[in-house]
Amino acid sequence: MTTYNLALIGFGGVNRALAELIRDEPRRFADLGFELRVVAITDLAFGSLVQGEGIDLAAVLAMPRGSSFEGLPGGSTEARNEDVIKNSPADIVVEATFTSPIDGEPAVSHVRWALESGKHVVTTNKGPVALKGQELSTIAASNGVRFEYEGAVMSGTPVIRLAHKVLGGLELRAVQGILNGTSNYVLGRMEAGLGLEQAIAEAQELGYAEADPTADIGGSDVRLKVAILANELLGAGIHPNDVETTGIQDITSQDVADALARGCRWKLIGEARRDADGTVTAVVQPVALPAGHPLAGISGATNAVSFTTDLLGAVTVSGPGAGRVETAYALISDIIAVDEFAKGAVRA
Ligand SMILES: NC(=O)C1=CN([C@@H]2O[C@H](COP(=O)(O)OP(=O)(O)OC[C@H]3O[C@@H](n4cnc5c(N)ncnc54)[C@H](OP(=O)(O)O)[C@@H]3O)[C@@H](O)[C@H]2O)C=CC1
Ligand SMILES: N[C@@H](CC=O)C(=O)O
Repeated sequence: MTTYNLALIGFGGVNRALAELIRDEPRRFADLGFELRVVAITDLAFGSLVQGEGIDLAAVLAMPRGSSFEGLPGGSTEARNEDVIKNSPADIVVEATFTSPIDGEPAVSHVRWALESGKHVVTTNKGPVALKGQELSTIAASNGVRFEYEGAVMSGTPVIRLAHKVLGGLELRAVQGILNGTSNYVLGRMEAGLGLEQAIAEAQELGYAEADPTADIGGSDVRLKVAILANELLGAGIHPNDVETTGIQDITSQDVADALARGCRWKLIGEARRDADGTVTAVVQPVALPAGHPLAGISGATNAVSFTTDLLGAVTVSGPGAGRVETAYALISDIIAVDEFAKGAVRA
């Protein structure tokens, strides 16, 4: 049985859900042919903890937010990310911190430090992928490690790997979808009569929203995801700033009610399309979809993406687009990809 040592960078909703799965379900991983051992954790609130023999996850998960790793063997109050990423005995760095939509930091640096130290990276963080994806993949390849980021788009629902591996023989012409769980949840709750602020508060409580929910409501989260899909699947080479973006912040309860009365539902739609001249254009905007549209029935934090292909026409995938456990599963699928690579099942 292979054992992978993990360093968890960020100990918020997603990485705590992963730690809970590792604590509670070793059998799930044993069935996959490996064991996961967390040897380091860093977090702005808790500080840093490095224990090469494996951290007692039950103990750290029981620590209330506001307490500190200081006082534990290998613990300190400070989030010593660079030192932990470079020097802890981790094989895989699990990056689940904050993302700045402007420069992707601090996550870009976290990923770069790990890859340059010869450690695999699995991440749910969109910033590094959308803003520096090509550069980081090149660093990974030259260091003989993997940079995996399935959860950067649509949480645990397979999109990126599915499109690369299973749809790889098709020509993809466009991608269009509902790519933000929070805004879709919020629009649904507004249909049920809630105000915008109250609906956002619910989405935060459920673990769907970004640390700054204006990224969800204002469209910048979807802008990053559309840029990732355009670059990964349509070979676009675009920057998120190239994606014309309008969020749902100006959609009022009255707009929602009026649309419902017309048999329509407001949805925040992200789209990237290859034009006849070969250029790729991408846009994020709210659209009042008629009830018969395939995306109109996608409710709650569920997301859906439709690929326009040459041989199959439209291929649509839907599933959870946000949520702590759902997103932790994306990290597990990335670790499976690392394991396949390490065992030689997949060539770099
Ligand atoms: N939740 C979801 O449904 C999904 C999330 N994602 C992405 O996954 C990542 C994690 O999400 P989630 O767990 O929900 O977010 P949380 O805000 O719950 O957790 C992030 C954690 O990282 C900590 N943190 C922030 N900056 C740093 C830093 N520089 N060094 C160390 N720790 C840091 C935060 O501390 P503090 O709170 O003190 O700032 C917090 O504890 C995000 O990038 C998000 O966009 C992707 C898909 C779905
Ligand atoms: N805040 C995001 C989480 C996943 O990326 C969302 O609501 O979709």
